[in-house]
Formats: sequence, structure tokens, C-alpha cells
Amino acid sequence: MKVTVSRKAHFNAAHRLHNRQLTDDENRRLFGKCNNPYYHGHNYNLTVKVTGEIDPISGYVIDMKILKDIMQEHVLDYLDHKNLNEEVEEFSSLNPTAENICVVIWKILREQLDDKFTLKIILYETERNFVEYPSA
Ligand SMILES: Nc1nc2c(c(=O)[nH]1)N=C([C@H](O)[C@H](O)COP(=O)(O)OP(=O)(O)OP(=O)(O)O)CN2
Ligand SMILES: [Zn+2]
Repeated sequence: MKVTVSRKAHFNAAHRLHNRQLTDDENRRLFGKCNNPYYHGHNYNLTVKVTGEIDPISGYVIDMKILKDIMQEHVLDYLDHKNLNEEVEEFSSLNPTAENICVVIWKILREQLDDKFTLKIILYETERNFVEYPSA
């Protein structure tokens, strides 16, 4: 019997949506105000969902304290209060859209969690705009 446990977190970060393969005009047309060369910020809200069997001894799928510490060390300490384009290696060549940030967070956490767990990330960039990976 598989059960999903979830933990929420949030971080603030600055970014600029920009594709170096496009001209400045094309970038402005495609990304509008999100292409502002002086960057802009979001309060990102994150939900991490871990699915697995309940351990018969602990009654846990995963100890939430352990999940919290992994998220803090590997995601929040890495992304919080950062300029994603300038300070986070993955986005030196990858546009920091909500979709790409979500996949990057999934890859970071996937490496930290046992293969027996299924992992899903939901990332809110605004109160109304959010993305999920993997989808469905
Ligand atoms: N598919 C995507 N579309 C857009 C993304 C994205 O990451 N993926 N990002 C942006 C901008 O970076 C930014 O998120 C837009 O913010 P904002 O203009 O504040 O968005 P809203 O007006 O929709 O704000 P609400 O508060 O949600 O109404 C643009 N597109
Ligand atoms: Zn933005």
C-alpha cells in the first residue's frame, strides 16, 4: 500500500527570462516584462511529494524531519535569495522558467532520496501560476 507524504517550503529568488539564441528584440517580444535586464523577483512556494510504502516499524513513509533537512540543505540553501541566472549553475545556460526550476529541483532531490520513493514537485511562481513535474 503506497502513501504520499508532502512537505511545503518557500524561497525568494530573482530571475530574468532570456534565451541567448534569440535577439534582444525577439527576447523582449517573447518574454515581455519578464525579460527585464535588471531582473525581477518571485516568492516561490514549493510542495515536495514523496510516495512509498509505510515502514512497518516506524509507521513512516519517510521521516518528515529528514525530508525537511534534505530540502533545506539541497534546495532552499541553494536557491533562496539568489539571482537564479547569475548565481545558480544550472541556469547559466538554462532559462529559469517555472518549468525549468521545477525540473531542476526534482533532479536535485531525486539524487538525495532512495530509489524506493517516487518524487513529485509542485512549484508555485505566483499565487495563480504553478507547474508540476513529473506531470500526471
Ligand atoms: N509557462 C510559463 N509562462 C510564464 C512563466 C513561466 O515560468 N512559465 N513566467 C513568467 C514570468 O516570469 C512571471 O512568472 C510572470 O509573473 P506575473 O506577470 O506576475 O504573472 P501574472 O500576471 O500571471 O501573476 P498572477 O499574480 O499569477 O496573476 C511569465 N510566463
Ligand atoms: Zn518571473
